[in-house]
Amino acid sequence: MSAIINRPVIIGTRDSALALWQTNWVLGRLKELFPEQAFEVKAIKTKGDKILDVALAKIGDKGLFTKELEMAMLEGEIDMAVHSLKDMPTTLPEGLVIGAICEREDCRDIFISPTGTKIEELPQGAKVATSSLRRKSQLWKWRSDLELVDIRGNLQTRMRKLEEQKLDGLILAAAGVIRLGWADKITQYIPTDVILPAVGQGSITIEMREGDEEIAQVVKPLNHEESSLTIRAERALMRTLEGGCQVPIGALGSLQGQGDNRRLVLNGLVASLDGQKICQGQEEGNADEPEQIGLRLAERLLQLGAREILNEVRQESKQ
Ligand SMILES: NCc1[nH]cc(CCC(=O)O)c1CC(=O)O
Repeated sequence: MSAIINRPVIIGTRDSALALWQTNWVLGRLKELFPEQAFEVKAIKTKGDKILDVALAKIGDKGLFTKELEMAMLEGEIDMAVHSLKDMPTTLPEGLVIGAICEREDCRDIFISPTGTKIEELPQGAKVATSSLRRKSQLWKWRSDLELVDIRGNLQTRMRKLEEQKLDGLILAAAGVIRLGWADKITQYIPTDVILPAVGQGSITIEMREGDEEIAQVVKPLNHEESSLTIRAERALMRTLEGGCQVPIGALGSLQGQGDNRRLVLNGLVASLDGQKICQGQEEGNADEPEQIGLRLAERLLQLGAREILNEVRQESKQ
């Protein structure tokens, strides 16, 4: 394919090492697909990159890692933005759409221990770092004796704090660790039936202006069908459940079978903010209607106890 846009296409990104890695990966694929097309990368700092000392759950601001990039896109400063899909709110600003959901990397959470000790072998009261309520609640269910400590910052900062603060371990997403070339530091891949990953975990996504047909043509070939179908179901679940407030949600879709009979199986979970209650379920349906499956699972979880959890979260956030 030859050049299709008569000017450089500007790709926006955060400036963290992981974001830059992901953007370079996207750039590499685009250059392969469109060797004649000029591309430029523009790095922009987001609020989430500037506030480093507060747990994300406390800031409670959706779009912490995306807002500045979205403004730049709406103002025409950049043509697309590369994000970790996990950090993207389920509702996008007016005028922006997801142009592609790229092939998912390993979606699991992982455990890194400086001594190589697995979670089940840790001594009572061991200190494990994660700020994610989703991870905390599921870890508590498994090992209620652990001391879970908050940790923030980009991946490099967290790895440094692991040593400096003499922690027994750290939970992270496999995808980021693998992308930064630290797979050999991983002590344990946590099975998804022990810790259900975050919605969209491990997938890179490209956001763009709605109706920008030129950019849509450039971006579309990066869409990965299986990742896209499963993550659309996960995001529909999340969109229905959160309804304007942040709750710990885990979800993972998978495809089964082939052709017209392909099924999409979606697992999901909602946890209370204190991690004491977890409400879990599964729903499946035809893979062609991922949003309906997400919606149905949300309704089922609400019946199974998620409604109580959400009401408590709303009460707490009012205080
Ligand atoms: N919330 C931060 C964040 N956003 C995306 C990743 C890793 C890559 C991914 O999961 O797609 C991470 C780090 C982590 O949770 O360990």
